[in-house]
Amino acid sequence: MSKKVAIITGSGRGIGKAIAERLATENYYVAVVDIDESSAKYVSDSINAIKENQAKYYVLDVADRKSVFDLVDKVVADFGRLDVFVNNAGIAYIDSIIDSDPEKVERLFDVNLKGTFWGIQAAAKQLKKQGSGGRIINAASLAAVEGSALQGAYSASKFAIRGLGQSAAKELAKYNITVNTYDPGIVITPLRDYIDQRTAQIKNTTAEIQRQSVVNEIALGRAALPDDVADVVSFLVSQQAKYITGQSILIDGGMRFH
Ligand SMILES: NC(=O)C1=CN([C@@H]2O[C@H](COP(=O)(O)OP(=O)(O)OC[C@H]3O[C@@H](n4cnc5c(N)ncnc54)[C@H](O)[C@@H]3O)[C@@H](O)[C@H]2O)C=CC1
Ligand SMILES: CC(=O)C(C)=O
Repeated sequence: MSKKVAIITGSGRGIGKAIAERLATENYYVAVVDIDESSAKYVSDSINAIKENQAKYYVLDVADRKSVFDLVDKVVADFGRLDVFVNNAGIAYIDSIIDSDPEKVERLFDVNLKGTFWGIQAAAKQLKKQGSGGRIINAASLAAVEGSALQGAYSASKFAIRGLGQSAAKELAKYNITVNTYDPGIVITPLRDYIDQRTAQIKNTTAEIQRQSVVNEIALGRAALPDDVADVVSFLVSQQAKYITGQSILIDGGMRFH
């Protein structure tokens, strides 16, 4: 079997970690990318403990375009090629639109939207050069399907990622590069903990009550685990998904239906 190489941003913990570990079990060489060095190293080391030299970690801020382009060059130098780029890194900022702090809003767009833009751009240039197609997968959200109160900036960034993914799918199809988006609902990770804590603070309730109120909306009756999202990314990078592009797939246990 020929060598397959995947870059997963924000894979030091949460959903990205589950994706990196899953792709490693599917024989991908994985680039574990995170702004936090210790978590990226931890995930890379744990993958290498199972199969030597299958992972490497890279520390960078996806908001920095040059770092993202350098990342692709380094990964190609280290592993020889690129097949899959998962733009998973993202941050949340919870506040009313009236009270939103401009610096936090700018940072959120820099990471979520521009970071994804640079990731698509850098990956597409490399995949086009290789001439053998590829897969680009982006993290959007349930918040990319319906806006929620207190999530104005976050939701806007995620709607934009879906639009960006559709444009990229149209532009890159001629190179046999597919571009798809995953839209998780409520996934148990530190990011979701922050959302529930901060939302509860503003609403003057508890994080537990806030969490339960969103879980009550889930038809399947439970919040997602990061592996539930990794299952879908595993499908999107598989041969079985070769004819799917420009789509965004809700992984929300049945919260919104469309
Ligand atoms: N947890 C959830 O319920 C949902 C999450 N998502 C999206 O899924 C993605 C992953 O979310 P989680 O795993 O929950 O988040 P998380 O906060 O648990 O993990 C995100 C990882 O990305 C890294 N990161 C953050 N900013 C970065 C940057 N500028 N450059 C490089 N790495 C950076 C963090 O250090 C962290 O390791 C995000 O895009 C998020 O918006 C979407 C819908 C629901
Ligand atoms: C974090 C996030 O995107 C949701 C919908 O909770």
